[in-house]
This record gives sequence, C-alpha cells and structure tokens, in this order.
Amino acid sequence: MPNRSVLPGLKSARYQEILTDPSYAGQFVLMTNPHIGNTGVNSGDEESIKCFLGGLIIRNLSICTSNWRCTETLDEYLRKRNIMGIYDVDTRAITRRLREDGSLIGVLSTDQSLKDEELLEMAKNWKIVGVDLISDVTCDAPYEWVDKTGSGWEFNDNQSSETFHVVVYDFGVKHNILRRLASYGCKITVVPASWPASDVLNLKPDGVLFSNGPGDPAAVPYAVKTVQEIVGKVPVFGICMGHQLIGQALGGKTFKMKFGHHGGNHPVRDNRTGRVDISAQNHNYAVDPESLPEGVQVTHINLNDQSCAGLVFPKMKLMSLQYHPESSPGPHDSDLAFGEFVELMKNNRL
Ligand SMILES: NC(=O)CC[C@H](N)C(=O)O
Repeated sequence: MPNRSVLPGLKSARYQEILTDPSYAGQFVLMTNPHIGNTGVNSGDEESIKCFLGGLIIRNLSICTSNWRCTETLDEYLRKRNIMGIYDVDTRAITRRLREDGSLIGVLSTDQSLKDEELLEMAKNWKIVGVDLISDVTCDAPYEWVDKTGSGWEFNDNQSSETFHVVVYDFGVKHNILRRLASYGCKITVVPASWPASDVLNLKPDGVLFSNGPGDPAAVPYAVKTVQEIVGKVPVFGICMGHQLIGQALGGKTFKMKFGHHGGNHPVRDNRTGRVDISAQNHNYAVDPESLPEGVQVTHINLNDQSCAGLVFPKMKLMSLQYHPESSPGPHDSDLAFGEFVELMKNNRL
C-alpha cells in the first residue's frame, strides 16, 4: 500500500519518542542526523500506544545496537508495527529542498507496478489542510493515568504537596505530558477528543489540559467548541494543538507555517521575565497573535522567527504554549510550565 504524507524536515533528536508522538500522524519524518538506530528501541520510551507517523526517512540505519535499555532494533520495531522506513536516502539534499520550499507532500510505496506519474498524481491529490487527524489518534474511552516520571529520571524536586484533579483532553496526548502532571502531584483523568464539555465540568476538575495533537486546528470545529465551553470556567493549559485550539476558541486565527518548527533546539523567550528556554517543538500551524481579543497576552516568542509561542489570559485563568514543555525528547528547560499550571489551579482554589 502506498503511503502519502507531508515531509517536515527534522533536526536530529531521539527517534523513538518521535515515532510514537501522535502529533506526527499523517506525516513522514526526515532525520537530518545521518546515523539512526544505534540505541535501538525500548518499552520505557514510548510516547503513546502506537506509531502514528506515515514513515521514517533516514540516511544510515545503524547495523548494530548498543544501549543497556535496548530490547529491539529499530528495523524490527517498525516492521512489527507496519510503519514504512527508508534508508540510504540523500537526506541532506531533501533537507535543502525542504529549507527552500517548506513542508512538501511525499509518497513512499513498495508497489513496484506503480509508475512515477501515478505516484506524482497521488501526491498531488493528497491534503493535510482541513483534515481531522485527531479522531484517528484519540483514546476510545476515558481512563485514569497514575505513572510519574521514574525516580531515576526525575530532575525537579519543587513539586506541590497538594493534589489537583486535571482532566486531559486527548487530541493525541504524549505520555510524558501525563507523567509530568503526575509528578507535579496531579490526579489525572484522560478523556477522548469528542467528550462533552458538560461531562468534564461535572467532574469538577481543578483544571483542564488540552493536549498536543496532529493536523489542522481549523479542521476540528467540535474541539474548538469544547474548548470554548470550558475556557473561563476552570483553569486551563493548552499545549501545541491545545494552544492552537485555544487561539481559535478565543476568536483568533491559525495559519499553516511555511516550514513549521521541529526538533529539540528552538530558543523561546518568556517576555515576562526575559528568560530564554531551549525548547522541543513539533508544529506546522501557528496562532496569529494579531487576531486575538484584548486581554490576551503573548507571553512567549520563538526567537528564530518571532512567532507566537505562548499565551496567557488572566481573566480566563488560561495559559498555553505552542511547544512541548514535557520534551521527551528535548531539553527540560520549560518543565516549569507545569508548575505554573499547578499555581494557576492553586490560586483558583483560594
Ligand atoms: N505537536 C502538536 O500538537 C502539533 C500541533 C499541530 N497539529 C501542528 O502541526 O501545528
């Protein structure tokens, strides 16, 4: 079966978390690091229960694995999940092309009977704008999440002694968002993307988190409506897709970026303090800050292109980030955002 997807260029990063980040659904990932697979794959680094990405494109597949946590090679892992991978590709050439033209549609096929013209036709007819990719990646039913970051990996000892109940809307949530919330002392209920806002509010949560997720925020009006029904009633935190849905719910506009932001080395400035974090990012859409109503403050700026990377709306007890404070993979600089959310919930209790 041929597989059609977009190619967002990606700076080198830990591949297993990328393979299992549901935000990559419908996309091929091209690694600029030339050598991939040497640490293999292990069950502790999964970011969701499946791989949702369209395929993985790399230069060299390591012929051996060497890591104490490795349980499987990358090749075995992708084969078992029926995910396409291709190596021996000139990834530098494709990267240069992507740097000029932005994300492109690509086709990968194992069907040798297809002619180049047919493959080109398939690429031309494939769309990501306006497509709901969330409904393919969200959970089927609500569940509780309890796992914290493992004690051997924990790096933050400033955690709250109070417990806060957070309902997480699963638009394609990464497990590390849930682990970090649990480590900050939250009791977590995860609900499917289509779960009614009224049912969530009936649970009387201390806060609601709108998660990351794939695709075009303008293609999921049901999710925007849910966000609208919740914002202002309890403290909320939006991450990536969640941030974009909040932007839309407030009446703002989102747009498709030429390149998108991918990888673990994006400098972001918190305008309130001047502090610069190096952040992990993965998004193709962004919120147009000019389109937001009065009272919404742009708190974070991506220093590579000055785009909007975070918002607060104090009147609505709302905060959101366009990037991934949970990292996994990536630097931990922005982990304090979870602490900020806990503060927001704490102040709302007073
Ligand atoms: N990581 C994410 O949540 C991705 C956000 C959004 N779907 C985008 O591609 O822009």
